[in-house]
Amino acid sequence: MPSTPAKTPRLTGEALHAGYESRRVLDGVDLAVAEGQLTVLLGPNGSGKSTLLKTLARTLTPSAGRVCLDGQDIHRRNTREVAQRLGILPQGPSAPEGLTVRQLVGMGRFPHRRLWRQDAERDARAIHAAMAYTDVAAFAERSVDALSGGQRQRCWIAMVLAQETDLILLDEPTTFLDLKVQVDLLELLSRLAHEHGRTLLLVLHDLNLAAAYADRLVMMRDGRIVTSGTPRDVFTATHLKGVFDLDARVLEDPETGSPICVPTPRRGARPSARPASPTVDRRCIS
Ligand SMILES: Nc1ncnc2c1ncn2[C@@H]1O[C@H](COP(=O)(O)OP(=O)(O)OP(=O)(O)O)[C@@H](O)[C@H]1O
Repeated sequence: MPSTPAKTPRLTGEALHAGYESRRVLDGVDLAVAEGQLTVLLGPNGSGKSTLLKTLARTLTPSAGRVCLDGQDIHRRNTREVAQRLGILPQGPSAPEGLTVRQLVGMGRFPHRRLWRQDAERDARAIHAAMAYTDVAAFAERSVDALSGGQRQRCWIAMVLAQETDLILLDEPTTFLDLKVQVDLLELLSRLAHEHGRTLLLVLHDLNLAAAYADRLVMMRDGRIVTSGTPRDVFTATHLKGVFDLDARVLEDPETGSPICVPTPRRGARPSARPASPTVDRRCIS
């Protein structure tokens, strides 16, 4: 993958209100996406995570407030220029029938192409690197619609990586992936942030994976940000109850120190014959 970007991007949302026709979703969101870090947006279904991502990526225009990229209103900036800085993978993307993996990944190069100037060599290098990084090169010539859900998801991520943007926004990128592949993907995204200086903002539903890999967590509910900060700051039983209405204990991973959420089953939902507790040194931290 290419080295650290020369200039670190700065993406902020200021007092954002946004929604769909008569439906108001975002209700005064302020967010500065931490540069060169991996931030994960968490919240219950329908809390406005995708709406926030789309608004930050200027797919959706806010009804009030503004999104700034490097201090300038993103809606006043040239579309191609924004696409060279910011890549977004929406939820459940779909590819035209028969499109091969290589062609899909190549679509990530569109913002860098011009009618009168094309750098075929740089495009080929970026496509090759993105496919190698996401481990999809083996099926480069296969049709995207003939792949498994997990393989397809990796191809979409390769497309975003081929765009070579400093800012990467991914909406539920781990959907369809088995646990091992989810972990591999989060390690890859974490390396992009920490070794290559990219700024990543992801929506995830797995609380424990989010707490293990994120530098920062942002929790949303009802179109507002309830809390944000490091996983240890944000991942508390009080926030899990307040944001997700989830009864859970928060323990500490004895090796990494990351917080772990353990839902508390309600009476009657517990298995009747419980196995003996494993002798793991887990300390309750909240
Ligand atoms: N295109 C749309 N038109 C109208 N309403 C929409 C549209 N997209 C989303 N909504 C509504 O906006 C609200 C927020 O949706 P959004 O997709 O942002 O939530 P989310 O937190 O990403 O949810 P999930 O975790 O289920 O993906 C929901 O009530 C949803 O029904």
